[in-house]
Amino acid sequence: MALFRIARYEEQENVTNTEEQAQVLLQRLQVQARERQLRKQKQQEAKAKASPTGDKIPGSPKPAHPNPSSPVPPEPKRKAKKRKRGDGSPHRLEKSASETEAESSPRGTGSSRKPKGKKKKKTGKKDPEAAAGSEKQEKEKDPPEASEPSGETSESPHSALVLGVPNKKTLPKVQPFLPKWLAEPSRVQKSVKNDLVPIQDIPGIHPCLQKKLKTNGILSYFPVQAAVIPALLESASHGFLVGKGGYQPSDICVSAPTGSGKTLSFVIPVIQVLLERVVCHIRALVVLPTKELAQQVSKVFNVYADGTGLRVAQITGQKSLAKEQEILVQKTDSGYHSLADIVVATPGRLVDHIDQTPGFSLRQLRFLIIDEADRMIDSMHQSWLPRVVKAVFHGDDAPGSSPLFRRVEPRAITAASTSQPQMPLQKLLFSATLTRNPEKLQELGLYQPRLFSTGLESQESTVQPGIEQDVEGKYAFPAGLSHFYVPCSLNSKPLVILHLMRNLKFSRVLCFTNSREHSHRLFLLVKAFGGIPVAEFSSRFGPGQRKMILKQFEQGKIQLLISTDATARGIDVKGVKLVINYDAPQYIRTYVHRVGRTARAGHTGLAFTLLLKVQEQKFLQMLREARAPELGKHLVRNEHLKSLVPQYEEALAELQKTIRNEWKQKNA
Ligand SMILES: Nc1ncnc2c1ncn2[C@@H]1O[C@H](COP(=O)(O)OP(=O)(O)OP(=O)(O)O)[C@@H](O)[C@H]1O
Repeated sequence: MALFRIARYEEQENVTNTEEQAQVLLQRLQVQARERQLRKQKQQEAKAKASPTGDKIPGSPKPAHPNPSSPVPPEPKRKAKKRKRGDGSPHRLEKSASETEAESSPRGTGSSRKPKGKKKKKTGKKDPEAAAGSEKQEKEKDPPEASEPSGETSESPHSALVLGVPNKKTLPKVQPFLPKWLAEPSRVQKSVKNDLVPIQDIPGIHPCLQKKLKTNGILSYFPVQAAVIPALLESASHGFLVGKGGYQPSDICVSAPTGSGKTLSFVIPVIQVLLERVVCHIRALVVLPTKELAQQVSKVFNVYADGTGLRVAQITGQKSLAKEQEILVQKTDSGYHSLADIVVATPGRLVDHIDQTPGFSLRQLRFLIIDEADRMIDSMHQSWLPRVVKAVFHGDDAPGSSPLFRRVEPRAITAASTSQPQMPLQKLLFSATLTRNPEKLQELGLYQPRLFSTGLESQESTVQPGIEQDVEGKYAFPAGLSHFYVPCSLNSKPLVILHLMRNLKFSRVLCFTNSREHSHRLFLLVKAFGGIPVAEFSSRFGPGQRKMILKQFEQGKIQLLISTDATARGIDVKGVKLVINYDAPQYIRTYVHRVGRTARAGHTGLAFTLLLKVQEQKFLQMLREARAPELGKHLVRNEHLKSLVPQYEEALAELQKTIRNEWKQKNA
């Protein structure tokens, strides 16, 4: 950014050149012109006579460096110096373009050029913004290219007086591009209903796992499972060691809609690969953003690991650190022994155990699974990933591990690096809204990644990384989702919720607000209104209470669950037929995850978003840009709400009382 600014200031300064500077520059140009003329005269005497100015013969090629005595270094060197600054990123490319634009401007460069050794005089007239460019920056600037033998510099000196005129010359824009693996993903079929693959059609799955799948009502694989399971099994076909030909297996990224079965697409192959293990070590680590999600995923692992001898541990902070340590590590006379093969964790607690649990070793970790990966990238400021990678490659050796199987971070492949058996660390990323921003993904240090994506038609070709662009891109929505917006006023919003609940009579409705205060008030209001089994879910409650609320919702004891975005991601509650956005979400990613709590696993579902007049345009635009399926408009007539008003007003009075009491209690 700083470099970009310098270029801008440079241009600003160009515009504010003083007469004195112009004079100095003019003299310089004249000297150069004369020198050029002399040289050319010597070389082409006949032609020099024909050209009275001696500056330029029309059509003659540009000399590589017109003035050997010029203080400006030869062109190739200067260019090399500039290239050094570039970092190769698409951003950088864009900045370079603007810099180049400023620098290659014949007039601009001419005006910004200062005679070497002379300091630019400060004048009272100096543009304040130009003044912001520090003197140091000015000194560090590459010498401008006034001496470059372009047509302009070789014109008569008078033309050089048109200094500071903004450069109109347009340069070809540098097109940012996506890396091939992001631009050309392995396509995953979209339809969870039509593109099913029978369980027996995917070879290599242990009969006991197949039996379990059937017992749990899974007779066919969903498309994402049919694509990812074989790829993972293939990458681990040599057991825990490196893949075919000694190559480290590719990391795998999966972008598929909400409710499309991403969880089983890693649970099944991971259990399949670990089935053969002899000694218990942590071989698979799943990291998720919330306790609830970690609970859900470890439940699925437990179902399929049951009876296999594999042990699953959940470390989310729901229990005390000491209690969690008991299920992770055992101390014996021969040292510490792992009690878990698969660990499901939230990032904070994981780091606690890396730091504080004696014997907690990730030296034998084979799979690192990052679920809700885009959200986990957002939480990278916690630096949990570098800690995990460090614990894998540089941690203390686990007891019983063979020194033969050294772990080395991925690097250039050489004969030496492939000659030793090695255990790779394979990263697996999953999300319904996986970012396509290469810079964000870079933070994960992926090794030759491979992307599986349901995506939209021609999605990848339109996504362009850049500084300001929304590369979060377009996401696939579940096919069974029908979504509508409901225009309403601020005052009628609660009435609309009550109307929808009364009319649609769904047994499990999830309603999202943008803050826990909103959730709490709406909950109190609906409760005071009566007739609807309602509960709220937010960080107001501890993990134990939240677990209980979700359980009751799943059991159908709660008809309306009013929640913050704490339940927006990953939560899989069967039978949620309706999602209501009481507060419109600000970001498309949030919308995708919220409405994705319904229409899961090939089922149908409804979503309503309540919109105030002022929100409509922006929201509709956001969905259009995301190429979401067509959003319907659902009108709720005033006469439908009128009948609710008397009861509603009583509920409002009740709400006021409750809030006053709560406030008193809080301040007592
Ligand atoms: N092959 C299958 N057949 C039938 N049901 C399945 C199959 N695979 C998964 N399911 C069910 O589909 C539901 C959604 O699965 P899952 O939670 O893994 O979705 P997801 O893609 O991870 O969604 P999200 O992005 O919201 O986290 C679960 O209830 C799961 O049991």
